[in-house]
Amino acid sequence: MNGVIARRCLTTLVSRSAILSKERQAIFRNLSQKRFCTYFCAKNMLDRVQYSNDFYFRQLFDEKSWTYSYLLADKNSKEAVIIDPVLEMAPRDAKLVEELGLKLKWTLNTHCHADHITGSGWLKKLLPGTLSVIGKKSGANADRFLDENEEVVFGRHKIQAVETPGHTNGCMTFIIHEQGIAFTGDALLIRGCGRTDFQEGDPKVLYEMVHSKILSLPDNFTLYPAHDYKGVMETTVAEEKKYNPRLTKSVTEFVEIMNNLNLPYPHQLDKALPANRECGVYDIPEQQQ
Ligand SMILES: N[C@@H](CCC(=O)N[C@@H](CSS)C(=O)NCC(=O)O)C(=O)O
Repeated sequence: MNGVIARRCLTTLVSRSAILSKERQAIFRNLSQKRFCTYFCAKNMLDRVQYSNDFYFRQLFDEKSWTYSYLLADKNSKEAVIIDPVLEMAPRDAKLVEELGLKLKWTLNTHCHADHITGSGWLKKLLPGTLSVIGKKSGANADRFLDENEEVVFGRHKIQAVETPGHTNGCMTFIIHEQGIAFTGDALLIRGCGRTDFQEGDPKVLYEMVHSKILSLPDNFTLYPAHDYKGVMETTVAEEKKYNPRLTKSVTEFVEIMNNLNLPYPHQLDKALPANRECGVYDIPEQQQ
């Protein structure tokens, strides 16, 4: 779509319609013509929103639980956040934060994980001043609890937290509209989704939430999950809308699929849940070191 025409259409849409949230309207109004096009004019499956020059992004991996953590930072203020840190990786993550000259402000947990212990507690000890964050509905302990649409700020960047329950009641997806990215936790996995057979799981709720709050983002948004078991690192809204083998089905078919996954329970379940209700522990227990 031609950028000028696209902007004209959007101005009409924004002024006439209540369908865009106030935050999204403000973002659209403030985008330059070039960034407006990369944000809005996705032509095909290969288009992505580009990061702004002052945004730092790093994906990290824990091979024991197949978890992705994400280090994000404002390059000017040096304020940083880590999304879904893993306990055993806390020393690695703290070292990286220090090596890069960053100041860790928040550790954000998309939910109370059942398959690994969060690194929030240990990172707070390693990098004093760091605060842990989790959704209010998780029922877990933390320094800060997030409600629907609440923002977490680092430097000039803002993360919007939206509730995406269904895998657990407290699951949240973290969106950075300006950078065109969303961290989906276990709600949406690449060509998959979080299981719904324990921890308040509900396939109908998950289906509704993923469709209304994640797959309704612009097609050129990149999606970063908390796990991948096949070595794929990221996806996009466009890809998942076309190729997700579960979420492209009807809700009835989706519920049938989810109720018949028959997955074994995560092997760290019994120690992860109690520890994560306290937002992590402050060290690795000696016998595991
Ligand atoms: N084998 C792993 C656990 C694998 C698993 O159950 N993953 C969860 C997310 S962590 S609770 C999931 O939702 N999987 C969905 C799927 O379709 O695989 C372990 O033992 O830790």
